[in-house]
Amino acid sequence: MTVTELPKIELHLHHEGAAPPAFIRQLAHEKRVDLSGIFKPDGSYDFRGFAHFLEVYEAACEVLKSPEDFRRLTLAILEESAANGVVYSETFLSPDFCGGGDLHAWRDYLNAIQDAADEAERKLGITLRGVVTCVRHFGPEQAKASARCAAETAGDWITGFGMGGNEGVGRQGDFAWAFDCAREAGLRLTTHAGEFGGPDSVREAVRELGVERIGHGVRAIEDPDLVHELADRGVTLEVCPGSNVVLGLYDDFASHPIAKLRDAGVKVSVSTDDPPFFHTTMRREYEMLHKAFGWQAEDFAAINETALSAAFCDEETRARVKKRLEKT
Ligand SMILES: O=c1[nH]cnc2c1ncn2[C@@H]1O[C@H](CO)[C@@H](O)[C@H]1O
Repeated sequence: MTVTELPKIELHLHHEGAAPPAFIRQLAHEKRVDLSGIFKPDGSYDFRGFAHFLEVYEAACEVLKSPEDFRRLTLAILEESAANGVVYSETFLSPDFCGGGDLHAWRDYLNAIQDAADEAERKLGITLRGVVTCVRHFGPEQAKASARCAAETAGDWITGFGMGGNEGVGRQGDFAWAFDCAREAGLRLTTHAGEFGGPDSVREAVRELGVERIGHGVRAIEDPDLVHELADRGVTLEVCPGSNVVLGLYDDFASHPIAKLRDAGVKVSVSTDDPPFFHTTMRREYEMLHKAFGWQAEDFAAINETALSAAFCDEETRARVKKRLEKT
């Protein structure tokens, strides 16, 4: 079996960022919204650099306006993930894009998303769990509204809380209220750090927000003491190499620090982030890592084990997914 065929666990996937461009174009057509500016002539998303990527992302979200849109989106995402061998996935869901932070609306969106997830689990054997995510550049007040939505719907499906968005805006600690609120509701925590922010952003995330996972975190490699701290604390990094290469953090897979982090004892997992934006899939990530570092099936099996241990699902679900990993 080639490494690309292995069953996979994905922990870092932005729900809207996983929307196939054809799906967004179709919604734009149905709703008579002109989104032609965000697509290249070949139909893919068109952006230059991180700030512009965030703008295009939010423009695409303009046509995702109802629970039904999110039901269809969820099915489209899970079909694609399942086709790539993913057996368990966590996606970042933002109340900001699902009702604007209103709890009543959020519940409607969530019901539709969960309906689609149940259907995909029955038909495709893929399990989805949701991590409610606030958007850093929308500011701490909006983040509080997201955290309240998360806390009200925390349970065996919404299992985590996190933060994405522009790391250049504010400090991690500015969002402490939202993270405390989520923690008190029993949610597990992750945040984006060490992607565009340097090692200090990772330190802040771990120490000030008390997260157990970090989205990206790869720039920790610039500080050996921090690498030790992450290994000692057992923090799991949700690493998205293909995304980092497209956004210009590293020239290519071979120069990406994932292998060095792993060799230093840091727990690493592999994800796609916003796959259609970054022209990637889980299969491609595995293939590129295999080519760059010679990783074999046993290396990917270990990575999937790490990812499953760090997954925010309950133990019954973890045991069920473990069987799917072992089947092959
Ligand atoms: O690669 C990324 N780095 C940082 N933030 C991101 C990335 N992809 C998406 N988002 C951010 O996450 C929010 C909700 O999921 C999106 O609004 C976007 O701002």
